[in-house]
Formats: sequence, structure tokens, C-alpha cells
Amino acid sequence: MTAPLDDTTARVLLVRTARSLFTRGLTHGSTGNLSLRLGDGGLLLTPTGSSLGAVQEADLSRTDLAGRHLDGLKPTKEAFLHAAFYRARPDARAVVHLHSTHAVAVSCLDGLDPANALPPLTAYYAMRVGTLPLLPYHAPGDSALEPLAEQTARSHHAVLLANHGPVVAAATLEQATDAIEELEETAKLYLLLRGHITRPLTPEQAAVLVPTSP
Ligand SMILES: O=C(CO)COP(=O)(O)O
Ligand SMILES: [Zn+2]
Repeated sequence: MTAPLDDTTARVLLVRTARSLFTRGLTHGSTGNLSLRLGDGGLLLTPTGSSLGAVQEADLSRTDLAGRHLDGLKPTKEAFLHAAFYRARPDARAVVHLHSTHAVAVSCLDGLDPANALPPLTAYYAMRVGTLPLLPYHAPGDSALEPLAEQTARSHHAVLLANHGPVVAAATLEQATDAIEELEETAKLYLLLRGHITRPLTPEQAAVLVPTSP
């Protein structure tokens, strides 16, 4: 396992990653939020209402593991969701939530399997994401979702919020970003392939490709 990040390193990494995601169009406007678990057990999060393309290191918020604000600007309204993932997954050190277009489009489809919203179309999807539970629609920031999110996160590092977008936890921010980008590309493939007879990986082919994130 990698060493916990100190506050300065964590701020630089969070801002650099936020900018990279925003400039590559993986979330827009003031949507999306990122967090890291710090060495002291607290969380460092992007502030609410900020563009991930413009967020500054000094703007970041700190909360405890219950999502309670400690210092910095007011945290993302999804702080409760990030905190639920960290409580459920002791090895997780990073959580990323985006409004990436294709994953959001899939989250709006009727008739999705709530146990697994996307099929394993490719090996990389099976390796980086695995299964993707669909959590029922709640308004952004509605902490009524917290108990179900925490329970689901115990067995899954990635979830799709209905009519909203993906949330992914991992041991590092690089791994969380890698997985959420794979999720977005697979959602795009899934939409491209709708109406075509498609052969996803078989359960046996997918089963040997164990997801690499905690
Ligand atoms: O994506 C978002 C809500 O789901 C953005 O909210 P925040 O600006 O509070 O982070
Ligand atoms: Zn959101």
C-alpha cells in the first residue's frame, strides 16, 4: 500500500487532477468533485460550487470521516458520499465523482439492471471497474443516500447514481481517475453499440480479470 499523502502533496495532486479532468471535458461547469484521505484520517475535498478547472490549492476543504467541515471553503455537497466510501473501504485513499457525458446518459436509461448497469464489453472495463451498481435517484447533496451508498461501497468501488453520474473510489487518485475514465469510455461504447448485436465478455472471461482497485 502507498504511504499516506501529506497535506501539501495532497493539495497539489488534487488540483492537478481536477484541472486535467475538467480540461479534457470529463465534467463541465461546476459539476464533479474529488477527495483524498489524508495521513491524519481526515479528508481533503474540492469546495462546493467550484469549477474543477479553476479550483485552487488554498480553496480545498477538510472534513472528518463523518463529512463534518473542519476548515477551508465549504466542502462539496457530496462530502457525505465521499465520507461513506472511505468508511466502507478502509484501503481507499481517493474518491472521484464526475458528470461525464456518456456515463450520465447511461444513468438516465430506463430498464437498467440495478445490480450492474453496464456489461463487461472489454477486458479493461472488467479490470478497472468490474460490476457497477445503480443507486436510485436522489437530488445532489441529499444525504438520504448515505446509508445505501455506504453499504454498497463495502462490496463495490464504483457506483452509478441514477440520472446523475459515476462515483469511484481507489487506493490512489491515479487509480480512481483511471477507473472512472474507463467507465466513461465503456458507457460511450455501450451507447454506440445500442441496436447492434453485441457480445460482451463471457462471465468466465470477466471473472479472471479481477478489478485492481480496493
Ligand atoms: O457534482 C456535483 C453535485 O453532485 C457538484 O456539487 P459540488 O459543487 O457541491 O461539488
Ligand atoms: Zn454530481
